[in-house]
Amino acid sequence: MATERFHTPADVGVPAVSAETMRRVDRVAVDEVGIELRQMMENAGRTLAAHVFEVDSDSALVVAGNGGNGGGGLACARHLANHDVDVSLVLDREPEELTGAAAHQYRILERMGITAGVGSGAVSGAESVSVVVDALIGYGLTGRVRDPAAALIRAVNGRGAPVVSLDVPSGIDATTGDKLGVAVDPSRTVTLALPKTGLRGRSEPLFLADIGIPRTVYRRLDIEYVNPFGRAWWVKLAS
Ligand SMILES: NC(=O)C1=CN([C@@H]2O[C@H](COP(=O)(O)OP(=O)(O)OC[C@H]3O[C@@H](n4cnc5c(N)ncnc54)[C@H](O)[C@@H]3O)[C@@H](O)[C@H]2O)[C@H](O)CC1
Ligand SMILES: [K+]
Repeated sequence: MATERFHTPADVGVPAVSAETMRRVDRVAVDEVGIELRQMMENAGRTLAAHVFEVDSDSALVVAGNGGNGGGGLACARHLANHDVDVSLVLDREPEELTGAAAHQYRILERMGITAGVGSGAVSGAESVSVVVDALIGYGLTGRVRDPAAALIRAVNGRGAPVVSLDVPSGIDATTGDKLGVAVDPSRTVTLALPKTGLRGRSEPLFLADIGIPRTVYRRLDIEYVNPFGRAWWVKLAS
């Protein structure tokens, strides 16, 4: 099967990958090349913050889950706060239940004096939200969206504020593009490293963020890759 490609404004073709292939890319980057997950996450969070600035920079609500997607959102929350954005935070679980990279990122925010609300009521009740960051679920979605994430997604859509989704709109299967029950309806999506096949044909603008993965990673996996970014840190993509 021919590789599906997205295109940059300069007409560079970028291969689209499934969640499974993206996971392999991450694994090679970490295990064979020695790039730590937190390094990639820092780049993701910073670029995501830059996109929030482009949409509106007064006040942001970051909605985060407990995986790599949530970790990137929490890193973004830190960058936003450092740049004087009024940030509020909502998690899909109690902070004590966070694990791994998401727990690490959250602990830093706590020390900065930023603490999270939990659940859909905290999304609906948050005051002055000019933009929402959707970092609930990325390519790690497994099956139909369950509560509390499902209720959080409905509450995010119900706010009517512009939404910037990280990697994949939460609730959309990264590989197939299927809506697994309920999904965030973003005003833009910022996907990481390579576009996911499930993002093809979506109506919101799609951006690809450079999270620092060198081309040797793609070469090791026989993924045909030409630098799509030029000298920039992100690029718009068309499918
Ligand atoms: N190279 C890269 O692209 C990098 C991507 N990163 C980000 O990491 C995520 C993938 O991380 P992972 O931990 O594998 O999974 P997610 O965060 O996407 O999902 C886990 C999260 O979602 C909840 N969840 C999963 N399925 C369901 C469901 N059916 N119902 C309800 N909730 C669900 C689960 O409980 C967790 O909270 C990728 O998308 C990128 O954003 C890395 O940060 C850097 C490298
Ligand atoms: K997301």
